[in-house]
Amino acid sequence: MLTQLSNSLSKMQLPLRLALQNGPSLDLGPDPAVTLKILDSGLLAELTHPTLDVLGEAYIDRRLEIQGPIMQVMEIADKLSMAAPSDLSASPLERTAHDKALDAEAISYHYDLSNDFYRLWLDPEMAYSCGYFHSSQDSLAQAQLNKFDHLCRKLRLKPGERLLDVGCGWGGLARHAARHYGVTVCGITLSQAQLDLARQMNAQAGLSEIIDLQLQDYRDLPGEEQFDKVVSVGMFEHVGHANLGEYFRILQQQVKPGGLVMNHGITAKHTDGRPVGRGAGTFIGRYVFPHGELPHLATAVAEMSEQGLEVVDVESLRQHYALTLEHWSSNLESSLAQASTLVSDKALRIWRIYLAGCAYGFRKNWINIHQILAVRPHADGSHELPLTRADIYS
Ligand SMILES: C[S@@+](CC[C@H](N)C(=O)[O-])C[C@H]1O[C@@H](n2cnc3c(N)ncnc32)[C@H](O)[C@@H]1O
Repeated sequence: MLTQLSNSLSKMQLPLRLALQNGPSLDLGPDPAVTLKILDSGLLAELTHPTLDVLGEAYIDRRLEIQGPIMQVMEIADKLSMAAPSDLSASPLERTAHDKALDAEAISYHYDLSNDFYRLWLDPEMAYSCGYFHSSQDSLAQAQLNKFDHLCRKLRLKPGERLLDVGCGWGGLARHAARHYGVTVCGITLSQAQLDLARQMNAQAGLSEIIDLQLQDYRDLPGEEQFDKVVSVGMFEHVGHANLGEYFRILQQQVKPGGLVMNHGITAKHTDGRPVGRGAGTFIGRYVFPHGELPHLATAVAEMSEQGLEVVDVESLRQHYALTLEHWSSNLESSLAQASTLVSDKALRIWRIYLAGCAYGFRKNWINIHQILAVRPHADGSHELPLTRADIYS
C-alpha cells in the first residue's frame, strides 16, 4: 500500500519515515528524523497530496501519530503539502458576522481551557501575545517584560493617567503599567477563567486598588473620553472584518482628545486575505481560534483613519512572534506529561500543532504582526506628541 505513496512522494527526498501500524515502513530520504505512523490506512489516499489541515486533523483524530522534534515535523509537513495542488487561492475567504454571543462562545472555547495548562508554557506574568526580544538570547520572561515596557513607552504613560486595556488577558501589562508608570488601569476580557486568575495575581501584587478588571465585551464599554490612553494587545484578531469600523470607533470614543491608542495584533500577509500555508489557516480557524480573522495592515490603518485616529507609528514584530512561539512550543513540548493531566488528549494535540505551526508560519512570512500607534487629535488637529521617537528609546 505504501508503494502508491512512494511513487508520489519519494522524489521529495525528505528525512521522513512513513510507517503503517504493525506493518511496513517507507523512508523518503536517508536518516529520517521524523516518523509519521499511519494508524488508519484510509489516510493513505490523502497522503499522496496532503494539505496541512488534513495532516493536522489526522493527528488530532488519532489517525496519525508523529515522532520526532515538533518543529521538524512542521517543516516536513509543509514540504509534504507542496505535493497538493496549489488551488487553495480559490477557496472562499473565512468571514463571519460577529455578534456578542458568538464571540463570547469562541473566546471561552480558547481561553477558558485551563489556567494551569497555560501556566505550563507562558511566562510568569502569563502574557499571551508576542514578546519583544532585545536579543534572540533573551528569555521568554524578559521578552514579555520588554514588550510591556515597549508598549508603555510608546503610549508615553505618565503617573496619574487612566489606561484602558481592551482584551487584558491575565493582566500582565496592566500590572506592569500600574507598577512602573503610576497609572490606574481598567481592563476587560471575555474569559471568566482569565479574569479570576488575573484578579488573584493583582491582589498578590497589591495592585487590586488601582487595576479594575471586568468581564465585558468591548461593545459594552460605557461612557466616552474616560481614558488618557487605550491599548489593545492580541485582541483585534477576534473582532472580524465586518466589525472593525465599530471596534476602532469605540477605541476612539474611549480615549480623550489628544490621547493615544495602541493596537497590537496579528495581520494578514495579503491585502485581500487570501489563504496562505496550504491549509494551515483552515486548521487554526477550525480548531484553535473559531471565527478569528486577520485583517491586513492596510485594512487596519484604513479603518483607524476612518474613525478619526491618526496613525503615527507602525512596527512589525514578525521575528519576535516567531521567537515567542518557539519558546511557548518548546515549553509545552517539555511538559507534555503534565499537560496531559490538565486538558483532553485532543486539546493537547491541537495546541501542540498550533504553537509549533504558528512559529513556523511567522518564520515563513505567512502572517505578520504590527503595533499600530495612533493619536486622537484635538478638534483643531493638534496633539502633544514629541517630534521624534527619541524619548521611547532614552
Ligand atoms: C490573545 S489574548 C491577549 C491577552 C493580553 N492582551 C496579552 O497580551 O496577554 C486576547 C484577549 O482578548 C480578549 N477578547 C477577545 N474578544 C473580546 C471582546 N469581544 N471583548 C473583550 N475582550 C475580548 C480575550 O478575552 C483575551 O483576554
